[in-house]
Amino acid sequence: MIRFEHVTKRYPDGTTAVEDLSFEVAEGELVTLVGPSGCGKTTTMKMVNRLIDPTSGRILLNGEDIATTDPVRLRRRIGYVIQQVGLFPHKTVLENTATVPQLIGTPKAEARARAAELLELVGLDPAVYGGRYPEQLSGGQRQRVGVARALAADPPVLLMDEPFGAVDPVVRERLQNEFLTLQKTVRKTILLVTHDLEEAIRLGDRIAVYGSGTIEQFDRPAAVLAAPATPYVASFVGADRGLKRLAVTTVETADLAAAEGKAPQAAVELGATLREALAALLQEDSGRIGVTDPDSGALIGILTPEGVHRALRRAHLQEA
Ligand SMILES: Nc1ncnc2c1ncn2[C@@H]1O[C@H](COP(=O)(O)OP(=O)(O)OP(=O)(O)O)[C@@H](O)[C@H]1O
Repeated sequence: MIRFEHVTKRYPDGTTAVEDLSFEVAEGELVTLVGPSGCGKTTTMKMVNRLIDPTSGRILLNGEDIATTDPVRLRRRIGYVIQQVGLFPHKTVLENTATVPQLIGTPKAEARARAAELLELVGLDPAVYGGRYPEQLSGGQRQRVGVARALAADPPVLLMDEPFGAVDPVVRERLQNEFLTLQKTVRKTILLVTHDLEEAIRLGDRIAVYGSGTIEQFDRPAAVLAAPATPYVASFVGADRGLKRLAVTTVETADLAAAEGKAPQAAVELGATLREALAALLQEDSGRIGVTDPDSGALIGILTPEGVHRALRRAHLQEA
């Protein structure tokens, strides 16, 4: 869906923001870009909707080189959500949400009906909030309007730059949860920038860990946590609670797939920590291990990296 091929961006003052980036985001996938300030995340994202053009390399959207696509047409297919939200202060919540459909010629009544639907979808009752102005909303509510507005034109792709950065940690976690639920329904292809590893792990189907201008590792969250590709990633990940969570989260029945076909060689007991389970998984070329009943030793189910991912998400929700 989105493909970066050897993309480099040098700013006129000589700063190399990103160097030789190559990666791909599949349709319906949510990829988080995570790394410290100044590592090139925002530059990466802004090249997708041509707010910034690369110095060299190509970016393809659905196989089409975006350098040859008219930026205005391109941006209609790409929703953009930024930290400061950027709502129009003199427009109501409903008008803000209906902005893009109206711009592209959707009749007003239809655009407003769609906007009301989207507000509902992000958890804001249009009858209560539709007529308010942005300053009459909390930070979290504004953020949701920003998401609703980005979805209004039903773009296949969403770019989100620190979308939950401006709200306090409690609201932030709630928004993240709502957003994951929403994504299950809308299944957009999403690039989401964050400097917060927790957020990256929690939201991403895969995460791209940035060093300085390059991606050090691009993989599923559980894989990055279990096997950091470079010392830099190890220190970035290690500085976080994520790894520690592996040691305190246990494998539960809900994390398992049905035990069909040939039983895997390696197994752990139900109730083992994720760290133990990952250690076993890494020994298994098949990428699956058995989980057994601690009393009878009977095989209960199969654990895959996706199961570990689910367990991590669950652990995070329980901590919240
Ligand atoms: N217009 C510009 N001119 C020159 N250098 C720039 C410009 N915009 C960004 N940079 C530099 O490019 C590098 C990458 O910036 P970018 O904004 O992509 O980083 P980031 O990872 O998104 O950081 P943050 O998390 O702080 O937003 C930084 O060193 C930054 O100073």
